[in-house]
Amino acid sequence: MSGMNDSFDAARVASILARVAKRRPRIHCLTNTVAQNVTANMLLAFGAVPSMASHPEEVAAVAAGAGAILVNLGTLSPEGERAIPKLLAIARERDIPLVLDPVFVELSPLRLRLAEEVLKQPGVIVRGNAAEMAALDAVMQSAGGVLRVTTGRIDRIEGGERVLSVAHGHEWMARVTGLGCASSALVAACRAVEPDAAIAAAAALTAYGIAGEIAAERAAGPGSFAMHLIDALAGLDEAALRARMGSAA
Ligand SMILES: Nc1ncnc2c1ncn2[C@@H]1O[C@H](COP(=O)(O)OP(=O)(O)OP(=O)(O)O)[C@@H](O)[C@H]1O
Ligand SMILES: Cc1ncsc1CCO
Ligand SMILES: [Mg+2]
Repeated sequence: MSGMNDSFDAARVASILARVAKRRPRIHCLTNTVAQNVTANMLLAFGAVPSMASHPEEVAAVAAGAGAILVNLGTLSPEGERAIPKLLAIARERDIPLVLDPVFVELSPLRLRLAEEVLKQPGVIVRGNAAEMAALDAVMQSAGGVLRVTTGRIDRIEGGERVLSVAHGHEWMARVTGLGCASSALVAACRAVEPDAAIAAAAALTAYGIAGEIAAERAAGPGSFAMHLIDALAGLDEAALRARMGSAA
């Protein structure tokens, strides 16, 4: 982590993880069919509770008590499209934090239109890869107040004047499908217990990245890496965070 002017260290990450473990926030995920399973498992390993309803007639009721809502635009069905405004309405009504994952928004005018719709809400966190974030750049600029979380070898978290970076993880994280989508859900889980959105995102990606480093040491390739990533995330403690973040953080 660099570029921080307030303290962001292993103790801070551990305190956010402890809040997730204690409060077990439910994270409502409208997400793609490819990533549903790994997203739900990663949330459980993290100590959060996934709910995945997508039917437009029930999605608001299910999401109403959630600690955060994730809207992921991958493999969207017409039903999923109809669920989005219901989720935005309940998020507004109940003041539930919103995270947008603009999967492949650069390929689809429909996804761009839906991303614009989501970005009309105040205080949205957007988590995407570099291509997705570049495609949404103008929309995010004009929306204002957006926290941008761009993942890759080094994750970049930008909100207002503040820029944070997280240099943890392993290249196998980009070799298993859905691990980016799952990272968005972990950002949502941390945001559910931490009002500072930038710190929440940095904590989630630091924990995930360090779990990735630990998993890579145990795995033989991308397949077993995915399994070890769930185990490493579930077993992450402050000592492991401290050992890998260093004291300067
Ligand atoms: N080369 C890398 N080295 C370290 N960590 C990486 C690397 N590439 C990706 N990651 C990590 O993997 C996670 C997923 O990020 P990525 O940018 O690959 O998402 P994505 O492209 O949206 O993935 P997907 O759409 O397949 O779910 C992030 O936590 C990121 O830090
Ligand atoms: C591969 C793929 N296609 C649509 S969603 C998804 C999962 C990773 O984003
Ligand atoms: Mg993605």
